[in-house]
Formats: sequence, structure tokens, C-alpha cells
Amino acid sequence: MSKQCKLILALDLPDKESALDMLKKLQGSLEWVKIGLQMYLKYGADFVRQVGEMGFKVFLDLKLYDIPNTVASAVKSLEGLPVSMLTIHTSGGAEMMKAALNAAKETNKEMQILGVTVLTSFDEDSMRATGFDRTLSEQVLKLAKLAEESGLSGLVCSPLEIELLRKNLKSEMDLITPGIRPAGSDSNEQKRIMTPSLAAKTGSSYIVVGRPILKAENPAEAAKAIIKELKDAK
Ligand SMILES: O=C(O)c1cc(=O)[nH]c(=O)n1[C@@H]1O[C@H](COP(=O)(O)O)[C@@H](O)[C@H]1O
Repeated sequence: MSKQCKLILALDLPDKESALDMLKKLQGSLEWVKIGLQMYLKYGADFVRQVGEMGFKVFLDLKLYDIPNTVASAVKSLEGLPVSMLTIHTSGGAEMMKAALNAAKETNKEMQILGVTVLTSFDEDSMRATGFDRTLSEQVLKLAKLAEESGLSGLVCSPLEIELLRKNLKSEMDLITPGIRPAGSDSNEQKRIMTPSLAAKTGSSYIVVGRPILKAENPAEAAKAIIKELKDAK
């Protein structure tokens, strides 16, 4: 029996005031909040602390990609912050992933390092345009296996790749899936998408949802409806 799939809100908003206003509306409705580059670059560590103090678990989505030493130093810079998940790019290679893991072990044992595989905004054509000859699935699996061998316990991938990864990975890695759209909502630029219930049924550990909640008339109701969909998914 797999774990209950959880909702993570992608807090992609233009300023702190609207973000805090949104979080006040959502307190009690959800547990996890993802802070991405938009908010982090503008408001930094203080904002991360503030979100943690409001009682939310923080997923810091910085998608780090650099030489191993630089990534390790960046991870260490987060020491003391309430960060429960942090993203790095698996395409940075095994050495980079191991350096990030070691840095996390030294500074924040509670922080899970997640490896991003192939972004959900890619399709076969845009992948090929970057010079990769493999299919999208082949590339995702290659990166996922490298992440698993490097010791990572979680991956960010499209929900369309869950089955492939569950079948081919040796361990029960956490699969965090953005590119989620409740039935009838706008897909925006996301290309590899799925509904919350299907993602949960297929084996997603956490779904990441931004605009379908942020732009809803009643964000708390939208979040609750998604959580119900996840709980009802059989
Ligand atoms: O790492 C991510 O969270 C991520 C990876 C990916 O492949 N695709 C993707 O959309 N994301 C993030 O997931 C969120 C999706 O937001 P919405 O498209 O508004 O639901 C954004 O914050 C993206 O940065």
C-alpha cells in the first residue's frame, strides 16, 4: 500500500504581500508550500523563515545546477532555515548530487534533496532542439537512475513518467509531480499533465499545483477540493 499523495502549493506570486495574503487564506487547508525563484530572489531567507513560522513545511525550489563545490556551498548557506525539501538538477551529474547530499547531511538532516529530471514544459521536439537524441522517457529514466545511484531519495518529474519510474527504479523514491491540472482547468504552458486523482492513483507521492489554486476565486476551497480528490483516489 503506497503512502497518501500530498498537495504542495507552488507559491508563485509577484510580491510578498500577495503571497502572505494567500497563505493566510490557506492556513489550515494545506501543509506544504513551495517557494520558487520568483519569491526567493526577491525576499530571500527572511521570507522562508516567515513561511515556516506560519506553520507551513517549506519546499525550496532553487533547482541548483553548478560545479559540485558551488552547489555544496549553496546548500550549506541554507543552514538554520526551515527547509524540508530542496531541488537540484539531476543533469548536474552524480558528483554534484552527492556533494549536495553531503552538504545537507552536515547542515540540515531534515532537508530532503530532490532531483529534477526533465522539466514538464519540455516535449519531444523541445528536447531534441537542445541536442538530446534520446526520447523524453529514456532521458528521464537515465537521469532518475543516476539520481538513485547517487543516493537521492526523491525526484521531480512529470506525472506521465510515474509508471515508468515506479517500474524501473530499485527503491521507493518519493516522486514529486508538477504539471497537475484538475479536470477542466487551463494547462497554461505545461505540456505533460495529469489530473490530481490520476496522479495519486498512478503513484505520485506529492503533487505540485500553482495557478489552479492561486487563480481560483476561492483558493482555500480549490485546495480542499484537490486534497479530497487525492484522498478519494483509489
Ligand atoms: O520543480 C518544479 O517544481 C517544477 C518542475 C517541472 O518540471 N515543472 C514545473 O512546473 N515545476 C514547478 O511547478 C509549478 C507548477 O505551477 P503551475 O503550472 O502554476 O501549477 C511551478 O512552480 C514550476 O516551477
